[in-house]
Amino acid sequence: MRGKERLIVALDVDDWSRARELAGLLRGVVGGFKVGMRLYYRVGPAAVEFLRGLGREVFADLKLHDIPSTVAGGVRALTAAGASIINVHAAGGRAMMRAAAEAAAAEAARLGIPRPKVVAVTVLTSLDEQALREEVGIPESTLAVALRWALLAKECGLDGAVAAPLEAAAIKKACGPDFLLITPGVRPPGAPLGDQRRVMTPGEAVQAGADYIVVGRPILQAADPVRAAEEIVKSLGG
Ligand SMILES: O=C(O)c1cc(=O)[nH]c(=O)n1[C@@H]1O[C@H](COP(=O)(O)O)[C@@H](O)[C@H]1O
Repeated sequence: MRGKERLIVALDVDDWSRARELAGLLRGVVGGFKVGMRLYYRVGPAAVEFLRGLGREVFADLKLHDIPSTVAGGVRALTAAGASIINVHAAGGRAMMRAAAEAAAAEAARLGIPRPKVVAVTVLTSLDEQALREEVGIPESTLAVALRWALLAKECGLDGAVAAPLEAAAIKKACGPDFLLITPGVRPPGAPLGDQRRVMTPGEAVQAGADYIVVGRPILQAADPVRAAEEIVKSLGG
């Protein structure tokens, strides 16, 4: 995969016309767009449908986490809207992840469209070891938990995982080269971390095994978002 195809821009803005403007400017520079709760809760499936029309990857990042039948219904809706990647929380467990994988396959087959990839969110990149232990109540290291959840996702038939780049090498090694790895928590050298805690640069993330990197604020808040995206792509080898 070329560097350009690896970059997914998180369209974390409130304004739909700004999101469309950014997508139009960036469509030739990046591999895809991510619609998260910030935009989806305002615009709905129309956001996914519009971005799909640009011919790039569309990552519907709604981090589904509920009982299996409810998650299956959410996955069917996002599949019908045209998402090419959908995420669910690994913490929802085995039955929930299996239901998500089955729902994506069944709905895509019913509609005669390509099956979206379903990936598991592991340990949020905004958590550090201390928060995981003391606030969330999980006593293992972030690496151990991310690895355990990625392996569970694979066992449940999911296509990949979302994890911090710091965990990428271990997950790729354990889950194999075909297990898709998406890493947010990516910052170009010197960029503010914001609320991210477990971060690496774009080059380091890809070096560690990330198939896709997700970048939001370093591009969205740049004076020139196209230039910022181009710089990241350049750092990945073009
Ligand atoms: O699932 C995600 O995309 C996700 C998982 C995670 O652990 N951390 C994480 O930051 N994200 C998303 O990735 C994006 C990162 O944005 P920036 O921190 O602005 O680059 C945001 O849209 C987050 O919602």
